[in-house]
Amino acid sequence: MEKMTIKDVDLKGKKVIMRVDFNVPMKDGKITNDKRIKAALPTIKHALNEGAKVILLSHLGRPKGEPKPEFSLKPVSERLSELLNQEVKFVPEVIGEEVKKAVEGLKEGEVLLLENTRYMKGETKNDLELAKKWAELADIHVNDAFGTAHRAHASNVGIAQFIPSVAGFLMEKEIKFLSKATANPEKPYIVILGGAKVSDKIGVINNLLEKADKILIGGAMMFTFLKALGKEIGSSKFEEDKVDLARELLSKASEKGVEIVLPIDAIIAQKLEAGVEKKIVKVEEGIDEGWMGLDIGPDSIKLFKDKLAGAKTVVWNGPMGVFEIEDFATGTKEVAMMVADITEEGAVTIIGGGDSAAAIELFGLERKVSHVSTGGGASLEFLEGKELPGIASIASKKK
Ligand SMILES: Nc1ncnc2c1ncn2[C@@H]1O[C@H](COP(=O)(O)OP(=O)(O)O)[C@@H](O)[C@H]1O
Ligand SMILES: O=C(OP(=O)(O)O)[C@H](O)COP(=O)(O)O
Repeated sequence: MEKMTIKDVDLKGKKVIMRVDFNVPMKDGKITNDKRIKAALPTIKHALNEGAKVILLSHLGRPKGEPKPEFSLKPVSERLSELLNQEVKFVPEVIGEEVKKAVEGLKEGEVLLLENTRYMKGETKNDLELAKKWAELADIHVNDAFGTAHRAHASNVGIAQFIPSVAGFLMEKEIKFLSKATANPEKPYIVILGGAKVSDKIGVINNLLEKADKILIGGAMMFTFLKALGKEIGSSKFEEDKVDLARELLSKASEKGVEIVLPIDAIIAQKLEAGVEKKIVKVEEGIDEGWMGLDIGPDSIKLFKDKLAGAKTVVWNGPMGVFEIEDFATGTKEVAMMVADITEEGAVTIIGGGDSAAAIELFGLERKVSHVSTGGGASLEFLEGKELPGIASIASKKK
């Protein structure tokens, strides 16, 4: 059903509470990639130009229901202010008297960012008391947080029970593109998975087995699978409670004739640091205790290249290694180049996830793929064919 968008509502003089996904990568208090902030600009600018009073809500990281300074949105307010070329008021509170006062003081065309929504325990529990308090600050809710659409939280889903929720331009664009891609993906359809959010993303494979022809696995995700195959993985990151699931997925894949391709070698080190000693090790030989896999190795890169040949639809989610450190960035860079090449050969290619999007930008290949989604988990669940709670809560257009 077609969703209502910000274009369908009158914003003049209205208080608009807008959920954005400003969950940007940070290092030592500095934003290392501002793509997600830039992606929300068209919606914010539109609301400001129409004379709305804009109150922005976002989470950053996973502070688990309490204020933690390293997850403050203050640096984001500063970057947003530069990008908008106007003042962005910032209140270091998520709700309460200070917030109310700041909202009352807002004039048309002004913008206010509240502190990290996840400083409140109620946010991730979709607590309706909290959602109501946010709703009471405004006349309308704009949901532009596609990256958070797979979460049913108070600031994107609960709030829609109290005031109308409409889609922002980014949300609209993501839904349009991903719907087109999922409706009828041209085959061979190949999914490349990596990254660190293993428990979040491993379940997705189950549904993808119904759709994809091959699934290539790198990143930290590979080690849960290698463990399931009885390999020695040393101190590599893996998830103990997902090993059985990984084993089941491997056998289900072979029943269905879907190829799950795992790396055959890895780059290992004893510390997650630049400049440390690193080695290439064959997965078959195992990784010694005290060493961890931080990237896929050169033979795996060749293998992935062979497996990708001829693909017509490619979805890539999650880096192949710790690409933030150059010593472990080769696998991610090579896969990014493969995806760019295959796009040139006519495949539809979709990259999803905050870090994967940052990686493709880092390598200057952003314009060489079909679509870079701002959502990782969100785009994957969308491609699985699930209805995302953060989309379901947006009002539908009346016929
Ligand atoms: N082998 C690995 N061990 C530990 N972390 C890894 C490994 N491979 C990739 N990562 C990390 O995964 C992170 C991204 O994971 P994730 O959040 O799942 O991806 P995305 O944001 O693209 O959805 C990156 O910060 C990267 O350093
Ligand atoms: O970065 C995000 O997801 P992603 O890493 O899957 O792209 C979203 O902001 C959601 O964050 P969450 O996975 O902590 O709920």
